[in-house]
Amino acid sequence: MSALAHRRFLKMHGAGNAIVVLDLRGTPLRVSAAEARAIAADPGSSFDQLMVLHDPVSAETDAFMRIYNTDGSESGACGNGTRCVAFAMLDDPAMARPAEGGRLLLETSAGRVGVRRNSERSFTVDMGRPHLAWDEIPLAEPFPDTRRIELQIGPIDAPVLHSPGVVNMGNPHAVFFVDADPDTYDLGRIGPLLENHPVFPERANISVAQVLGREAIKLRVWERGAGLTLACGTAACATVVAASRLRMIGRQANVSLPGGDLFVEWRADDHVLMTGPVALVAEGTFAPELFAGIG
Ligand SMILES: N[C@@H](CCC[C@H](N)C(=O)O)C(=O)O
Repeated sequence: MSALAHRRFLKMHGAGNAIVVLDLRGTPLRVSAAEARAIAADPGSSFDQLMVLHDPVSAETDAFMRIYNTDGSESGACGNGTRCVAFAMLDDPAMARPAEGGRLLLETSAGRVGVRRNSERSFTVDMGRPHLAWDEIPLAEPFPDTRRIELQIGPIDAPVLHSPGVVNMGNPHAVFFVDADPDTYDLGRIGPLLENHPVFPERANISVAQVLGREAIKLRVWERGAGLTLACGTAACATVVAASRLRMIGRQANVSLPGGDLFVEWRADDHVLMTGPVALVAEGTFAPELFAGIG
């Protein structure tokens, strides 16, 4: 039987991004890709991202997070999930509460992220610095200018989407800026083709963005390993960085996603700050049958 059987989890969302938080601090347990897929497949615990808390790796941090997509793959960053984790660590009565004053320092395979609470259900995450060099995205071949790379989909003389900006926010993003409403693009069909394009050796999150004004962007996202989601925090950050690099906006914007709004600021010190809401949906425990057949 899986050691995850009967473990308690929280079902949450951040601006509509479905998040499950699982606390494995104080245990040596680690979620396998097969276990993550099994948890995602059950309607009671389905998620876009599974955020798993582990004991801190670095002395001054509050916890280490592993982030799983629905296909069992792992990501170095998840903006919406990080806000949910902060809420859980600060407010959930069954979780150890390491922080005073509503601030946390969390760590992932991609680095550290700081979180501060603004109000009961609003948090700001310091997502760190964007990485912009072609080999940091990473891309499969050198592109000296990552503000727009040569990539298109659709007929060669009339591409549906072309020339995305690429940004790594702890995970790889390609942002296609369009004039039309992002809702008019068949992202469910185009997304997986671009996610798995050979130019992205680690795949990529694919965004379609419409700049509505100097501080307003409409965004839809096909997430690597998870598909269409109602919101993606790192995509919102990557979009503000990519739009700012192209002088389409200043250094901050409200990003409207199907599930809600996120406010993103690319500070002068190069850190990207993302502010948004969290919601607690339910709590549950994993039924042992969920993991049947997983060795
Ligand atoms: N929804 C997340 C991003 C999750 C990770 C992504 N699918 C990846 O594999 O990089 C967010 O809110 O940032």
